[in-house]
Amino acid sequence: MRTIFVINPVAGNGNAMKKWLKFKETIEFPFELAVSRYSGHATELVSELQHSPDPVLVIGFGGDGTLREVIAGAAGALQVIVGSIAAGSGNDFSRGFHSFEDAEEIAAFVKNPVSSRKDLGEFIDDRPYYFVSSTGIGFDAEISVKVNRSRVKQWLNKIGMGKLVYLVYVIITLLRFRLFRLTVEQDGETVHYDKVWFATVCNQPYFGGGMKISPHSVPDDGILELTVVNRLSRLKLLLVFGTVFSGKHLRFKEVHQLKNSRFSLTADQPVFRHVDGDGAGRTPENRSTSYSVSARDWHSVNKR
Ligand SMILES: Nc1ncnc2c1ncn2[C@@H]1O[C@H](COP(=O)(O)OP(=O)(O)OP(=O)(O)O)[C@@H](O)[C@H]1O
Repeated sequence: MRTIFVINPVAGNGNAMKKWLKFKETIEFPFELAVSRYSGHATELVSELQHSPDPVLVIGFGGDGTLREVIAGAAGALQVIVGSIAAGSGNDFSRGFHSFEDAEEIAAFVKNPVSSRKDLGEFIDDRPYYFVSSTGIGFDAEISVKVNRSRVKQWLNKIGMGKLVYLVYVIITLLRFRLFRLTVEQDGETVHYDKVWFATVCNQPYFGGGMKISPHSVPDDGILELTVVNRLSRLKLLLVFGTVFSGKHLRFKEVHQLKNSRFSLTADQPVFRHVDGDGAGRTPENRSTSYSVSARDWHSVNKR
């Protein structure tokens, strides 16, 4: 079985490359290497394997964005199995799917590969977007977009205080966020939510670097879970966030969860959106977007 590592050198605030240089010294089997040079490049690189006659193991060496790009390129190809080495910042992929611990484990897998199919989430706005773990609109997306754009982030990372920038943007966004109205349509039924903080569509339980936002999500059941949080005071929102790590937030009456293979969401204003924690533009105003399970599934290394 061919084994290809796809490295995102900027993942983990630039630490993925350093991790790779150490990791490669421990590899004792033949492998190929592909380096992502720009956003979207990993999808292009992996798409070239769509017609490969031989089975291939592609290992995304990065974080959630890297794995989304790798999987978007691999989806639909039965002979391409996706694995990962967690080298990002949040690494929610490795909480919901299998992630290799070391080169020895990869060598054992290649001798006896066992894989299983998984769902891929998708929606179309100005172009198709994919998500492996989750996509969402609102408060959390606005924080991720602003943190990623922040110029002080890189500087703070250098002095080991990168997390501080998150805290600053959580406070700024908490004070300035404009609550929105959300309309959800599923199976011909329409529900309206007012004063919404955020809405997240999940394929697996974890988002935001270890928060168990959607405890009942299973990534191979053909179903997505939508979580909507609305009508909370700022203080209570922080309290709810505090309980998300344990999954106990579902007990709050302001947290709603729906299950379906397709949801149409309409926001009454442009709201920041993310896919697997990376900024993905803003929602169109008063126009619905349909979030669903893609017809193209993908094959994951099995958890042992
Ligand atoms: N060479 C590159 N230069 C700039 N950006 C890149 C490059 N290669 C890939 N990217 C982009 O980097 C983004 C961030 O990567 P990734 O999400 O894997 O790391 P992370 O944000 O540190 O981890 P996590 O999402 O787990 O917190 C990806 O969405 C991808 O589009």
